[in-house]
Amino acid sequence: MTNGTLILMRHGESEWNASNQFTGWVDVALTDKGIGEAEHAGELLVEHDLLPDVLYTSLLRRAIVTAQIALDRADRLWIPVVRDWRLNERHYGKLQGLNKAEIKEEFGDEQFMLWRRSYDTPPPPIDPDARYSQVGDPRYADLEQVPLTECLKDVVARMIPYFTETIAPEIQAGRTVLVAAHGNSLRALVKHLDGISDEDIAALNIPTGNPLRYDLDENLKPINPGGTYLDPEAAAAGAAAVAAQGQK
Ligand SMILES: O=C(O)[C@@H](CO)OP(=O)(O)O
Repeated sequence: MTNGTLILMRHGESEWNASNQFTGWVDVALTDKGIGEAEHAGELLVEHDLLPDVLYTSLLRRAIVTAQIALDRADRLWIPVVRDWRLNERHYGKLQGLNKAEIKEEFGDEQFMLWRRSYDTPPPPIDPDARYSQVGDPRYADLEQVPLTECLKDVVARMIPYFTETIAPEIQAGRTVLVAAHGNSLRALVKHLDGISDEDIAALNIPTGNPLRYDLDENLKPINPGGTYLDPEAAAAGAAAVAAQGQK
């Protein structure tokens, strides 16, 4: 049987993307621009004849709503949906809610990049009682412990077993699988799929609201390494904009 197709989609622009705040597990809404990106993503799915058979999302509204809008455009609102915390954005610890440019100015470029893009340096943990902590949030009631911070390595540790055990069998069964998630949870998955080193993953940024198609062989190795953005021009500009966050 031929393998199906994997489509990765980062949510459209969120309110905190627009205001340049570290977001992580904070459940912020899409901006009007983000809604437009989600609509466009749905149109791209139709144009490329990539109609999803099943959707996986995080538990955060920016991914949930982006997928909902895109699937509505593609007339695929009826497909099965699975939501799981393992697809959530990386927990940004004490930085959640803080302004990226201000953190960069206060702590310097090197520390800022370590927290933002190093593989294994998490930001300081958030106080469990802090305003932007998720401790006590009912959607995570089944977790033994809600994270207080995460580095990309921690995201790989939760995301990749979930991909391998739950999502990959759907692809191997020939389905078109849409994963609607986040910049850093998708970086973890792309790192795994493309075999990117712990060092090189620092330079990889995922733009908002632009479906990224992966055709995988029977061993789940990409036939098109790096994937194929459905809107390549917007992807290049979008990735550069993410990389530049933190500038004033
Ligand atoms: O704030 C966040 O949660 C992420 C994604 O928006 O930011 P960054 O790209 O800086 O990791």
